[in-house]
Amino acid sequence: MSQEIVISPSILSADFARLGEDVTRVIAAGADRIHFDVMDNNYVPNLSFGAPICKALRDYGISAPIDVHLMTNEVERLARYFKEAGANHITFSYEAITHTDRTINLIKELGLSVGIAINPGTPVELLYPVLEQLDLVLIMTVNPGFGGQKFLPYTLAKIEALRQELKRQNLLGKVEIQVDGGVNADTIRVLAHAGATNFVAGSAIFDAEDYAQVITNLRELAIEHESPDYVDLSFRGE
Ligand SMILES: O=C(CO)[C@@H](O)[C@H](O)COP(=O)(O)O
Ligand SMILES: [Fe+2]
Repeated sequence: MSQEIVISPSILSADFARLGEDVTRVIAAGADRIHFDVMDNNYVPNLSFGAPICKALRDYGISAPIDVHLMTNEVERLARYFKEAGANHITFSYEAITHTDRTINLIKELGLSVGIAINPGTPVELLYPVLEQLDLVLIMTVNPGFGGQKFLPYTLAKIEALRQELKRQNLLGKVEIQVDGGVNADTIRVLAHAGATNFVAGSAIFDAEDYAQVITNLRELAIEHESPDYVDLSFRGE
């Protein structure tokens, strides 16, 4: 295994009444990053939480990286709020914005790492011109808006295609492939094999009694089924 496997619990499925405690628990259980799902009841038909909750987690003492997944319009304004609230990373939804290049640059200028998410029905090829500018691509494996949905198998072909394109552009291992939606012990094998290395899981982790057991199991399965393309990235000469 040469590519880092990242497990990012989606706190959309956490206990909102005890958010600080629940996030502390999931970090102690081995989570790498916190996945922070922002929904505006406009771009997606659901409303979640915003930058003040991110700041509250920082004030509570959560120091783990916070990966903000914006399922919203008004990306540029929200990116500034999340920077001030202590976030580390912003992924915005490709379908929600018009000026892809400008939005990427604005987020980078804020000093945050940047990703683009695409919906299940959106072709991944649309992102090829900007891959070099990105830290992460999020292939949505469900339609965004809700936790607890079923993984859509047809998204696997896009993960495969993206892995091959990253290899072609000499970006494999530099741009993370994240997947989000219906990730669990049954689906993670094929997702890892296709090329994902960053796994968001909400209900699979927070609905379980033992967070550590689920996170360890997911990580081991991802490592075991990792795409052979990651096994030796030394071809980049780095
Ligand atoms: O972005 C989203 C949903 O739109 C996700 O991050 C979900 O919160 C994942 O939940 P599970 O499918 O893992 O329960
Ligand atoms: Fe998400």
